[in-house]
Amino acid sequence: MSISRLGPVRLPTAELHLHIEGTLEPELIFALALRNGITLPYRDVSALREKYKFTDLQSFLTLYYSNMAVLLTEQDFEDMTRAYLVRAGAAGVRHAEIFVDPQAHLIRGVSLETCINGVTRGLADSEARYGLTTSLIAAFLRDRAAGEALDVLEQLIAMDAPIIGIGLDSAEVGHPPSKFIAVFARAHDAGLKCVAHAGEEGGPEYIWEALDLLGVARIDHGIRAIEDEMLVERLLTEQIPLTVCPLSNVRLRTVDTLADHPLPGMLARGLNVSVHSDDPSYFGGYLDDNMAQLTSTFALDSSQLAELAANSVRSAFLPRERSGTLLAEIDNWRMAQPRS
Ligand SMILES: Nc1ncnc2[nH]cnc12
Ligand SMILES: [Zn+2]
Repeated sequence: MSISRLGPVRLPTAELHLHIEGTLEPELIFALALRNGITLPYRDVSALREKYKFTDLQSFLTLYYSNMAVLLTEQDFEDMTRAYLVRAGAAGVRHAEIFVDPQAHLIRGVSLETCINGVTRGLADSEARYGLTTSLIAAFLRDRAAGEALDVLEQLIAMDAPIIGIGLDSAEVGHPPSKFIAVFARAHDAGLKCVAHAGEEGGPEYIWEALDLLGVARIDHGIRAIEDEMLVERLLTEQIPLTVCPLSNVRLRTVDTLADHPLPGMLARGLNVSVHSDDPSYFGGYLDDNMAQLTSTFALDSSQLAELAANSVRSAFLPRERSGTLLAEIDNWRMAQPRS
């Protein structure tokens, strides 16, 4: 069943795991390349789309970083951000905590100001224009030196960048959270929220480290937690949020098919899981598409969908009043659904 058929109103949700650079649609990549006089190594949009067949995380990251070449000016970052917000509003997203990868731009010669100011301009009037509140999280590339991440963090703090927190992403295996202890300690000191990708391709030990050594409030992905019963008990007891991205996991081959995805089992065990889209332009769907495909694959009912949405809101870095409003919207949505 398509989620839109569950009722006239879209399920209100919080998007907590979304890389803004992963929302660059092929059409926008070509439009920005034209505007910036860049020749892409693809004949047209469909030739680029042909490349969206990934074998693992690294095969995706290579294309993801290479497509960022079209982002050169503040206007480019603003346009990318606004294009996402339009789509997110249509998907029922009512709040989004958005990752940006500053190092991926710095190493191409694009300044921190260009990247942060451009995205911030796009987010500025998001509630009035697109119906969702937003905040920004700077993610550090774990396959680069920790000293570089610390240096970029200091620059972000010095420029008073409008970020609420930091994250850790990029190639996971071989780059454990322990490499970034000093970076996260500095972020905690500066009053920033901390999250990290862990247990996407890396094993449960990466999740333990992210919790114990980095003090993160949420784990991004975390699906490999189910391989370690002691870890599952910890996640259950502390209700640590896991921001799960089912379509991403299928496209990056961390699960074979959506039907094999552990999410329904994790939800049934009482883990604090919620559903997100990661890099929607690369993985075949935005948040509503993830929910719709889960619904049809697992015959999720409206209570389960509402629980996933409520988990997303409770796991967001939101003031109590705003999360209360969104939880009430989810409850209204649930009550408006036909009984299954
Ligand atoms: N799924 C993912 N895992 C790690 N780093 C990423 N950067 C963008 N998407 C990512
Ligand atoms: Zn991610």
